[in-house]
Amino acid sequence: MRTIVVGSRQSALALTQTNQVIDHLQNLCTARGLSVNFEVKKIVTKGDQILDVTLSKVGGKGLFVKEIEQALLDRHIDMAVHSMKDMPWELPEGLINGAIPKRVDPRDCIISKGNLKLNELPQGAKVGTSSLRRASQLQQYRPDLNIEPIRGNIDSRIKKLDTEGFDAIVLAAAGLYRMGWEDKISEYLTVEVCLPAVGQGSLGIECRGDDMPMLEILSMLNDPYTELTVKAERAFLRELNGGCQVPIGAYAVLVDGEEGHGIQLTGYVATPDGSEQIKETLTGTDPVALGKELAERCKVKGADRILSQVRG
Ligand SMILES: NCc1[nH]cc(CCC(=O)O)c1CC(=O)O
Repeated sequence: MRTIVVGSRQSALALTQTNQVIDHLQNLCTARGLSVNFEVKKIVTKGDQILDVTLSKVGGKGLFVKEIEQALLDRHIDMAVHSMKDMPWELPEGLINGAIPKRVDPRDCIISKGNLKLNELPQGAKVGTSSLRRASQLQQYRPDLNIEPIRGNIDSRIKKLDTEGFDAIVLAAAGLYRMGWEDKISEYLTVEVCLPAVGQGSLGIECRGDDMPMLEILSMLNDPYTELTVKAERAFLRELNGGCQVPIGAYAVLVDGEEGHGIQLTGYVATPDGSEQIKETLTGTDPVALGKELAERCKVKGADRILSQVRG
């Protein structure tokens, strides 16, 4: 019997989603008469060690994945579950994304004192988020809000709602769902109000590209719908080459139109202070071509200028 060693960050969310994927894989394997065993190995990443600094200031791609990827290459682990949001476009040579499981709710949500909705928050309410994407969109919707940075794992951010005097905090619904904390959510923000981050709500499962038995097992977990839509969103992000320093969002769905079915992709780019915002929607069939084309369209509308300003 093969023992599959699964690398995971130590945060409650990382361990929870890793264990959920393991349970799912274990069931799929059992159903097919495959006998495998899973073992979790905890790994500390750079991103975990700099919790108090605003991520957009630290920058750098793959802050939460590098050490895990090294462990894969060194054969200390066989697979790792990442939030798609944290996965860089390019994987190191020798590693591949073996599966993209079915996406859960991609929306952002707020947790507020008194369970108030965004519209019901008092004038000038203090709202916690360190995401430039969330901040610029919320500021657009409610210019009176006082948006303040907040960092940490989701559990510590929820604690800060009380200890640091926030009226509300903004989080991905997906993380709360995975933790079983949906009852804490005061309001789900529509994608029209707050376009989600690229890949939000979806996971990527990384493994070695030559580990055929692993790839075969992981393929059972792949969701083609999620793969297609997330691919389009990621192609958009890659074409804009934006890191955490620029507010960028994208969300794709499959649509059935008169001209047949296609992928409908919406992209968002803004200046860091939210003073200028670009949002475009495009439909296509090839996810990568669509993502690129939408990025081009946003560049023509001013995203180019925003990106070069931010890069100095
Ligand atoms: N930014 C960190 C992060 N990376 C993934 C999730 C959970 C949501 C997901 O899986 O997309 C979160 C927390 C959050 O944004 O609230």
